[in-house]
Amino acid sequence: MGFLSEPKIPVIDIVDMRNSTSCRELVCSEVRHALEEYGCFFVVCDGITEDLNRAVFDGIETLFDLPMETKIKNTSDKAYHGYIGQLPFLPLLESMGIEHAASAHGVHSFTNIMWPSGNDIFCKMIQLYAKLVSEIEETVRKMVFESYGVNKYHESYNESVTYLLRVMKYRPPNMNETKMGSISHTDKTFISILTQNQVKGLEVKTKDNKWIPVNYLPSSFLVMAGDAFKAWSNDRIQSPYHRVVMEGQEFRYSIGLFTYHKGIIEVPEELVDDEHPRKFNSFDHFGYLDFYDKDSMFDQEYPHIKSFCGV
Ligand SMILES: O=C(O)CCC(=O)C(=O)O
Ligand SMILES: [Fe+2]
Repeated sequence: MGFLSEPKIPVIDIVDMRNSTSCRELVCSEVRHALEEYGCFFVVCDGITEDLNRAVFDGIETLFDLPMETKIKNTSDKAYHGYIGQLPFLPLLESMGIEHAASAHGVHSFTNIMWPSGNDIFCKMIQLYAKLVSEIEETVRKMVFESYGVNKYHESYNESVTYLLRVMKYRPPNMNETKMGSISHTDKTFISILTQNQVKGLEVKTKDNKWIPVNYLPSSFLVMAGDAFKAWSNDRIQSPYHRVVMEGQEFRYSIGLFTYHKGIIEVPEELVDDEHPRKFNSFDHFGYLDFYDKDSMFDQEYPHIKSFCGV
């Protein structure tokens, strides 16, 4: 019998901290610790009702039921921002991206391409959902900035943030087919906020290279740090490898709110000292995305961001 417990993704409740400074400090340090140790945690929050959640997943099913010639009209000049599907090495996955998802304009233009005669219900629902999830993202980001004592950069960061809402559909594998819905990768984002329908599949790799399943609590979100957050933190925060493995015969739907920074990301000077020498140079976030695309480094298990802007 051993005393070592299995690694477990932390669960953090951000609801109770609103009215108490000492409670807020504690929760901020929990968030920071979770991101440094695991690169992710489950966030428990209020604001997104079960009804809204269900309606959003129903809406996404309807979206993926559209004809292929419509879905491929979801294009973007940025890598991994538009329609992805029928990839020979990822046959189970289909995915679409809604750029500028927290703005009325972004969701409108996506909806009008998918439904030229309009779909007001989908449009309003996605806008509301993206706005609510972006509030969670902003809260978490602010907490981490506070915990590192660099809150003064939060406002200017906020002005440059842009949100991509990506929706994913994974079909069950046929016999003798790969079970990999998504191969092992780190996100190129600053922060990703993920959720799913009831069908499991996501796994995260721990610091000591163990794959652990992501078992969502009802209506919870997984907050995950991307490579840009890792670089910004001067390598304190992890951007964990993760993958999707499909078992069973059910379709899996998931949603990710992906945060990017328009422009240059700089490591705060407060996070560089004798104990923590500079590990990353300033870098252009979308430039990093282009670099990743050109070199198609998908599933290469080495630290991509270090080869892009590492010192
Ligand atoms: O489907 C999921 O739960 C995760 C998707 C993912 O890792 C991604 O889109 O980057
Ligand atoms: Fe990912």
